[in-house]
Amino acid sequence: MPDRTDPSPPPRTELDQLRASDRIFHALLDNAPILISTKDLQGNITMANRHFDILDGYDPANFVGANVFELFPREIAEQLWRNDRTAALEKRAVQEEETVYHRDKTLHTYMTVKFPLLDDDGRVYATCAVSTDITDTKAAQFDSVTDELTGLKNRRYLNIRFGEEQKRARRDQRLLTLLLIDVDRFKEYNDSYGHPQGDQVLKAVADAMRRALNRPGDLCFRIGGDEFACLFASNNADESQALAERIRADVAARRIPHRGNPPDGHVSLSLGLAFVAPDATLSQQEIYEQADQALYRAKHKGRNTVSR
Ligand SMILES: Nc1nc2c(ncn2[C@@H]2O[C@H](COP(=O)(O)OP(=O)(O)OP(=O)(O)O)[C@@H](O)[C@H]2O)c(=O)[nH]1
Repeated sequence: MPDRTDPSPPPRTELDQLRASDRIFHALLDNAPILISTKDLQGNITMANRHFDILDGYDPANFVGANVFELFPREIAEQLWRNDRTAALEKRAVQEEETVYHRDKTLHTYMTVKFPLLDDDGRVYATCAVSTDITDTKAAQFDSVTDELTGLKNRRYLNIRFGEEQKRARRDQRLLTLLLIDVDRFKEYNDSYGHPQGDQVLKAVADAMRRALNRPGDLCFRIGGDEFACLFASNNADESQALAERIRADVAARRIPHRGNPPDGHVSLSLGLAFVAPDATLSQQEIYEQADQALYRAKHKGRNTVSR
């Protein structure tokens, strides 16, 4: 009769343990919703997990064993290979965004980290790439700082960028300008012409802002209903005022009828400027208040005006 009272399982051998961890490793590779692959030091793919199935043009029969330069167009392969080489040569992790098409022909952005694999002597023999799809996260980030109607950045983004722009202007010894813009008697415009038509006016204002402020580093925002702002660096206050004047003149020249906006009877803007000298130590709140007061003066001067 076998002894059924002995509770201890047979001792596990080293091989059993290796098999167990190998099973876990393969289950992870097969089920992880991320791309995991390895390459040798010549750029040949030595392993790719099941998730690669999601990529457009992926053929499992011809992927492992092929070289990156056979699999991807030259400039993409060069970019991929450059990161592998940096990871191998500098023995460190390299992180970069990459864009690829999925099988359903949608474009996706991945954050890829590449790192070297070391042998027992600490020598690099391969590189490993792990890529996570960040498309939705990037879209959510974009949406959270973008005004849907005009495509300009929103007030939240102005608050994020203000400090950075102040530092940059100080470094470059330039004058930082905050320009506030408000559509004149916009409530009456909506009342007369309707909200959808009002939306078209807001889009026209955004268009005029983009045309006037089109240098890299110029930032345009819609910060409220009919309130807009620009943040940009210039050489002096007159140059900033000339840019504000260009926005005012652009909208005026569109001759958009607005019967509730005397004396001209067309859509117009009031604009207020505030400046931050490179050595000034004003808070964002103080600068905003200065620009707001200038805007108030423009309204009181009869609107369709730039004040500072
Ligand atoms: N069409 C449209 N109107 C909006 C939007 N957001 C806010 N508004 C309207 O914009 C108007 C803003 O008007 P106010 O700030 O009171 O001032 P105003 O009529 O422009 O008068 P002044 O600034 O003194 O020239 C309000 O009637 C809001 O309803 C929007 O997204 N689309």
